[in-house]
Amino acid sequence: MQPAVEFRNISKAFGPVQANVDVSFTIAKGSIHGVIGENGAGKSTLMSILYGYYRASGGHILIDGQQRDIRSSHEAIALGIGMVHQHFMLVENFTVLDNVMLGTEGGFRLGAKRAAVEARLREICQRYALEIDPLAVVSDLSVGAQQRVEILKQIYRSANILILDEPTAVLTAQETASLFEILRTFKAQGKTIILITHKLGEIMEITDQVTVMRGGRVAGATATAASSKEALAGMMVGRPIESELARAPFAPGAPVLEVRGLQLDDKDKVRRLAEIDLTIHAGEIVALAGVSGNGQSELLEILSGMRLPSSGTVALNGVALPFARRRDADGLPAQFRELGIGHVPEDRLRDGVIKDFSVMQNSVFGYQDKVANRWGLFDFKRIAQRCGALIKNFDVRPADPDMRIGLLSGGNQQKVVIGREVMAKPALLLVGQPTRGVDIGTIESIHKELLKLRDAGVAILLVSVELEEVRALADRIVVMSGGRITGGLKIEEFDTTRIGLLMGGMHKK
Ligand SMILES: Nc1ncnc2c1ncn2[C@@H]1O[C@H](COP(=O)(O)OP(=O)(O)OP(=O)(O)O)[C@@H](O)[C@H]1O
Repeated sequence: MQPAVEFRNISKAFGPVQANVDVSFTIAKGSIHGVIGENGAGKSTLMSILYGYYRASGGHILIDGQQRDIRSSHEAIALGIGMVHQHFMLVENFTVLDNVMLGTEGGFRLGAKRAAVEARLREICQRYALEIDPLAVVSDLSVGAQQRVEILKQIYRSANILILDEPTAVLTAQETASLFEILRTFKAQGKTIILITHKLGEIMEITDQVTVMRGGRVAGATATAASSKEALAGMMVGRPIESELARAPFAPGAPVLEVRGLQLDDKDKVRRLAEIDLTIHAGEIVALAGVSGNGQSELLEILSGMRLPSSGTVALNGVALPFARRRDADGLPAQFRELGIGHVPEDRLRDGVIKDFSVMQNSVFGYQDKVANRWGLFDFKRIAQRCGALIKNFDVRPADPDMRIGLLSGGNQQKVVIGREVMAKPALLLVGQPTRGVDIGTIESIHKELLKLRDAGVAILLVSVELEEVRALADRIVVMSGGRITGGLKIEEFDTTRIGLLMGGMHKK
């Protein structure tokens, strides 16, 4: 049978960076094909070429056996190629129906046409078990449902080849399971899926074939059934990965963070956080587990000074944080940083970096006064040294301090943010989803850095939806559901079923 996609000697350079070098492989029709590789290996670039965002500098692409010059995403769509991005491309205050019609239909408010499209959407939703109401407003939908809207859009546009770029990074385990069901149905119809993911468990579970990329090139390829997680990890990183990190014994010090009776009501008077009591000691990592959207983000926002609580107190090393009598949070994040609270935000693109600034500028973002000389001016030599050390310790690629950070691959941007916060030696470090979108080699080094900080006496609050990550790092697990803490357990008591029940809000009264 003709392959669905054939890459022949694709190369792509961005200035001096060779993002793709002579990439050749084929994707069988009716298969699920995994593409894996370290951060910056060139996966997204290759997919962007297939989807018509970028022009290759060399080589060509065959779709269904025919050489095609894909010059825009319109041309890709016309060839039956669909893409589900990491950041959804939906208009939030529109309905699902309007979102689907937008860009595909001329007058998308025409009554008769709308009814026909709606009927077709209902039919697709049923066939693929998408569980989406075409008339729902997108902003009311969960992240998982919004992703299914993106898939619905592609199916409606008759995509035969669906590209998914790290689709499960933002999903819960349950949402991932239903996404995989949808993908299996898609495949059963003879359609083709290209799946980019850092999660090797997912590769083993759902793909038929895997291509491994490293340094812009194809580093290996295998039938999934003939491989293993360990073998794939080795091919990806070029060295064995430690499956379990050694941890020093738990030796907590004095309380660093003391949260008492914290409440948060949003502007619509909806209670987002209720009666939060939490203590974290020096040298302790506490993981906040739970399905996202249950108050974890709000708690991190308050503790990092981005948002004011409605009531309650927070003390750092015995001193109350200056929330009282404030009308807004202006300037608070900077003040909290001064006091020794580091923060790796969950949404690094929104809150963690300034995309148009260089890696060097971003490496001191928020810590400008630490790199000033005695006249209060920037000490550029110090900034350069610090940035050089960050790039080296956290293996940021390419190792170019002057590159605009927005041009780094997602995982490499994350390394800069984590490196910046770790190197500031905080008393308390707040970390939201530290390894989202990060490759396994880098996960290992980020985990090592966090454990090193813990051993040096830093108190760490980790928010993570990855239970494996929680297990690898936490001394204690606190579960949140519906804005409340529903329970806590020591790491020795780690038990996914119990955590699952607590996540669902089940707890002993
Ligand atoms: N528009 C651009 N300008 C300059 N360099 C770029 C651009 N887009 C990507 N790059 C570089 O090309 C290389 C490949 O990046 P790409 O995003 O394809 O990697 P990736 O494998 O998808 O990584 P990740 O897993 O982190 O998403 C990286 O070194 C990146 O910095």
